[in-house]
Amino acid sequence: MNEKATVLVVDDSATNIQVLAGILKNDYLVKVANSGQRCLDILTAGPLPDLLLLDIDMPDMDGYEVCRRVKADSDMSKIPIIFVTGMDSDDNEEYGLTLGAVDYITKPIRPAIVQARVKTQVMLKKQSDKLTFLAFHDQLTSVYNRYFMLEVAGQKVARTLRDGHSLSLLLLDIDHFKQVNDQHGHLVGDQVLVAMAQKLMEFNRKDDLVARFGGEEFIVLLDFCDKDSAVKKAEILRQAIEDLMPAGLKVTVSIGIAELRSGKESFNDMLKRADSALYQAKEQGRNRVVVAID
Ligand SMILES: Nc1nc2c(ncn2[C@@H]2O[C@H](COP(=O)(O)OP(=O)(O)OP(=O)(O)O)[C@@H](O)[C@H]2O)c(=O)[nH]1
Repeated sequence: MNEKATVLVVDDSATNIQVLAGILKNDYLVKVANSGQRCLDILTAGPLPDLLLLDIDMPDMDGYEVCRRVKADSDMSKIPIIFVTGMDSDDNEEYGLTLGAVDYITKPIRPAIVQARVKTQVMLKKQSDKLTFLAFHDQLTSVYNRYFMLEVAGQKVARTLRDGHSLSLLLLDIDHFKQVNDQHGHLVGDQVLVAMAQKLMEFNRKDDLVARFGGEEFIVLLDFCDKDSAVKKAEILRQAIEDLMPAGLKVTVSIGIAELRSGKESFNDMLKRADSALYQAKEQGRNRVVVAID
């Protein structure tokens, strides 16, 4: 976790880039771009840097425009931007800050000032990343938490209904988990939950979401996946967990599946149907997959 933070320096002057990179290279991984467009290309290709040092007066696309585009992009908008510029009027600074920059440094460059201000912004960015991670992830298993799932699920449902593709939900519940805790203790129970979350993540595609929804209950939300494909995936997962033997124990899951109804259905309604299917899976003897009625 103590990896060096990445700072992207954007300036059309090779000399300025050299100076700034020289000031920062001992403490940060420094990347450089010699134009606004090149900066956007680097950001689009990823991974995103922790901080952008951005010149303003550049040909073709100035730093203000780069800042505007970065702040308008949902993935990039959280990158803090410090303008580093020869434009030293109050109006320029005011404008840069209203566009969303966190700081404004005027040239000529004073190394100690650049170092101090970069250090502050990188520290704030790291803290913010950590808090965001904690807010959206389950502390025990590190998969997404219920809060994040509910946030994202609403958006995915809206998009699915608009675009007409398919979206399916697997609700997985560990069978007789109370017995695991009662017979082997809570720590072993926790190990089982962690191993199970890891297994679910192994099968994760880019568009899928895995979340711990409650104590021993997980959700896998499968984007671009109809009911038939969801059943196949659920059966593979069910078998993989049966074979897993976390903490040396045989553990099984019951899985309820629902595919979003075309037309109009909320995430909650889909979840209710998956929950009824899960209930049936438990009733029918556990360690099985049941699909909700459409
Ligand atoms: N170790 C551990 N146990 C947890 C955690 N969260 C919930 N549990 C336990 O999960 C168990 C859930 O038990 P029940 O709801 O009775 O369900 P079950 O025993 O799995 O039975 P079925 O679902 O009917 O198969 C309880 O014993 C909870 O204490 C956790 O974070 N760690």
